[in-house]
Amino acid sequence: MAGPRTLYDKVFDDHVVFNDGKSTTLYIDRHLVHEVTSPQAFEGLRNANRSVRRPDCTLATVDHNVPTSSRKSYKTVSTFIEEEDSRLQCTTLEDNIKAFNLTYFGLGDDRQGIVHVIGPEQGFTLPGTTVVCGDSHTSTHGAFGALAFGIGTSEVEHVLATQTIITKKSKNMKIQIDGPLQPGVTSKDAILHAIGKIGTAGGNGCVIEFCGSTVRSWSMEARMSVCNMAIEGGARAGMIAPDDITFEYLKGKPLAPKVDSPEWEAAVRYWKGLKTDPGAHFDIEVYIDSKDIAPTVSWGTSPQDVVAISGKVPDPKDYEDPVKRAGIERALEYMGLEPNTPMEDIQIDKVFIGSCTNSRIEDLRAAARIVKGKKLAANVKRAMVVPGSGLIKKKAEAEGLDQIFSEAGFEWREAGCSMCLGMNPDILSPKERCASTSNRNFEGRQGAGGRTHLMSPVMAAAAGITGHLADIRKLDGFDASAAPPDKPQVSVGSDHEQDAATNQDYDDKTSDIPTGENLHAEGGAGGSAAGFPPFTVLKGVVAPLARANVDTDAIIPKQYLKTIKRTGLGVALFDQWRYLPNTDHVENPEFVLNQQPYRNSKILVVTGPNFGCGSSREHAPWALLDFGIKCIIAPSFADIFFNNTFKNGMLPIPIDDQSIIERIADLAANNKEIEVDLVNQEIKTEDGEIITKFEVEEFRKHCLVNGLDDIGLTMQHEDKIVRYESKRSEIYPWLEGTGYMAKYRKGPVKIEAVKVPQAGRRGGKLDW
Ligand SMILES: CC(C)[C@H](C(=O)O)[C@@H](O)C(=O)O
Ligand code: SF4
Repeated sequence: MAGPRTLYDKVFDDHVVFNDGKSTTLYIDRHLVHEVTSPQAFEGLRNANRSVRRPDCTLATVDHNVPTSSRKSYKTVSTFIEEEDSRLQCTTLEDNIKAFNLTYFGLGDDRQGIVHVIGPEQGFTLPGTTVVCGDSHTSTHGAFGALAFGIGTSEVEHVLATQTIITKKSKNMKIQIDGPLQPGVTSKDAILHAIGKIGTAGGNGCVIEFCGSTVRSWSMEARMSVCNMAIEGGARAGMIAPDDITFEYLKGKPLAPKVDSPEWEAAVRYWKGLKTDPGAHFDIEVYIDSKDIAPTVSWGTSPQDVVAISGKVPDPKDYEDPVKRAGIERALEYMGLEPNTPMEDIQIDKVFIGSCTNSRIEDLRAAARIVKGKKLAANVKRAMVVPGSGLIKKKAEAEGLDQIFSEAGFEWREAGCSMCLGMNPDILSPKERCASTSNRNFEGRQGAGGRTHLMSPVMAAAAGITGHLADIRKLDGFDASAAPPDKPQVSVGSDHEQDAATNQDYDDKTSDIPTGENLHAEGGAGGSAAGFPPFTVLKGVVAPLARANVDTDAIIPKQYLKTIKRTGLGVALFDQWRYLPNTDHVENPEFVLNQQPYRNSKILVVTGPNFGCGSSREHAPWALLDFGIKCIIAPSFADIFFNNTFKNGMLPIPIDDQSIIERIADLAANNKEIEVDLVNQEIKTEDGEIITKFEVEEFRKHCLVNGLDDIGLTMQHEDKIVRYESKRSEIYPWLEGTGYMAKYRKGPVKIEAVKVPQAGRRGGKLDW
């Protein structure tokens, strides 16, 4: 490609397997897998008799469902996990790991943890790679200059089968932050501030590059917190150009090339070129002066609802736009807050320090410095510290951080997602208010009726010891001259020595990749091309939904994600809105889908923007589809949700002309039918009058109209994938020899001996 390119352009270009003019097939270097979004993907592989193309580029763990209680008595997930559905997801993952011969860190392994923590920790995530996972916070890995994004379960299946993804180039967006951060301000505050500025749809359709002197000064941990939340700003991915701080971090990581080896030298040479060329074009540019960033907290139910800790709860009266005003009123009601209350006056009940945003060693050190020698406030019922991985836990214990937290009254837990979304037993009770270092404050996110305030680890620690949202800068003993929390507090070198030592028991040998021929028992072109019923014309009554920023937690809350099937989720659709609180599915007659004729609607029109934001859960389109909705018309959609609908034979239609949306909503309110004609790309009234034409990507239309499964289509191009892989081996050899799958060198794949160390024999092998 001629002309100056952005970092994103460069990584994208280097992974193009082929472009047929309609879409781009991109090679995926690294695939992380967890128990929630993978069962249906493995089931799909099985049904089509497909194998995993690159087990050596795939790394799996359990994180969302796992209890964070002591693992002293841990033997197997079947005996350890009490909750039946959670247990089934974890055992299903383990069965799939065995069957498809993948690398897995289970609960008896110190390397287990949140996928987005363990990938970087192991050096599985490397600069310039493409990284995917069935999880929206895959954006975290962009901190290394990787192109990393969340995908739905159908795409997980596609990557498992083909090691590629069909995609379209996103727009380039840049958020530049310059200058030194003020004392007490961390990278978490910077990203909350940035999302407050751009909104949760601000990055839709974009990959954000974070740059500027502030960003360059950050440690890798601080960078990861920022890229992690790029998805909360609507972007598919966040990226930061790799530099010496990145290379230092990677030294000694088990899966990174060995330092000083020719591979390391070649890799660093390549990595150094991964920066935006001067003059490269950005579609959107945002500038932030670090002086404007204060310790920041959220007040509402969307990550854009943020304010400086010195500020007040907003007053809906100050907003003219009726939709905005209603949104604020609704959020305040849910959060139990009065307008104009000073943020510092808000009392809390619980503290959660953890999640893939802020559970790394540096976060724990920073929080520990605040609580050291202090006690949890009397009104705080519970405070949990949940390290992001077993290795972080160990490291923190070696530094005595666990003692500091325990003495202050915080619980020191085992690694996992925990109360970030409460798929395990760690949840808020209704109306409980939590100071949380996580990334989402959606309604019901941490437990039905629970109230979340997002903030940095030091702010959460301060809230714990004061009992209310507190300004870290006013805390007794706060030392404004101390190194800011986002600077490494110990020498980088000593961290690496520790990493290497901690990992020495584990097998980190390199492996040769299997050749293309060995990989596909069923052959390249043999894949099924029959996916779902063709979508051509859809006619019926439209259901109107007058909401903005409908997140996928609202479309289907976490308690329904514990299924290993795609079907039967219709009952869960819009659970919190559709059913009366504290009842067993007693319908709320006010909710549109409980009213006639809308309960039979196949089409939904949403009048507010950004439908489907948040999590990558494909359960959201599955629930809509199971309810009967095949087409959604809205001003705009979040990227991952948009993709996921197509993969299920559904049609999302973005229409940015609000008057057209209102016209369709009016027809809906009057129980009129409309006709969505995909073939001619038209929406018509029941009398055949064209309301509007609409755009749809040609490739997606082709798949929908013909009911095609794109895995089968991609497999027809296997020769191109094999060609890409051999070029990759030559140019980026460090991407091959980094798997745990040394067994590949010894011959064909055998279904046995996945490295799952048993409890009490950490580092040992478990023969299944
Ligand atoms: C379960 C998973 C699909 C989800 C995500 O995609 O983000 C979860 O990690 C979350 O944070 O809501
Ligand atoms: S956001 Fe929360 S639930 Fe999702 S991966 Fe991160 S820690 Fe887990």
